[in-house]
Amino acid sequence: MRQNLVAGNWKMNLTYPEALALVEEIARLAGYGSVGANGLQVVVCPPFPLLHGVGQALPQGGNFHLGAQNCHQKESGAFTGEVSAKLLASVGCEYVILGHSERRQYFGETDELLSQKLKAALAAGLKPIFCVGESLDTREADETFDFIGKQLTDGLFHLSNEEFAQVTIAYEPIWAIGTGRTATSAQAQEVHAFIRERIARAYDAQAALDTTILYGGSANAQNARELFAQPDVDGGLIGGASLKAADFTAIIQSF
Ligand SMILES: O=C[C@H](O)COP(=O)(O)O
Repeated sequence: MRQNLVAGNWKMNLTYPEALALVEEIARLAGYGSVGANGLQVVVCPPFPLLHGVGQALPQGGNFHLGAQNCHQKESGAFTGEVSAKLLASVGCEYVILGHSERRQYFGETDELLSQKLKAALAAGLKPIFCVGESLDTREADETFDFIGKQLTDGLFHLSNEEFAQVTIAYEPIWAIGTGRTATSAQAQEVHAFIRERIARAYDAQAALDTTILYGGSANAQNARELFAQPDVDGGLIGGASLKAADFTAIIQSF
């Protein structure tokens, strides 16, 4: 179901004590009882070792949810150092980020592999947040739509209607991630509308309307309100600004 959603991707940051202090401060600043008043869902995605503890520390029974940043494609087995979707679900995760550009770039994750990870996540009852986004070279070559269309087709559109209904999409232009160079609200809206149109083609118009599509890439307390006001932008996948309670809370309160 389409919903307003802000997810914080902590990446490989914060120790356990720092994480607990951050969650406590976000809950205090956000006045979390009112966070759900406009239907906003908030997801925090810590590194693996912090998941269980952060999940316990999150405000319970409300609109705060726990997410992971990755999972393995197999359910269990001899895969030293890896973490399965089933394990994530067992410590309280509801969401998992898949296909982040850092995973694609530094860990060689392909659309083929991501297809398998999506299936594994869905089988474990997790809701995937599937990332797409172009490099600066691709944008400057005027190939953004072809590139993202291919990521959607190869990575995502193999899912059944029922499976796809569990997926949130995050548009993250690589040139905007961690660079301080945010996509303009018009650039974000243009790509989000394109993604929605491709969903309508692959599934149907209702599926396109029902899909939550987030923007990610140097979103912050200053630009979130304008980005989230775009008709096809349903929220954000926030990196750097999710590590500071005041900034993340201001982003949450931008709706
Ligand atoms: O997953 C989050 C994105 O990579 C955005 O990161 P950023 O907000 O630090 O640019």
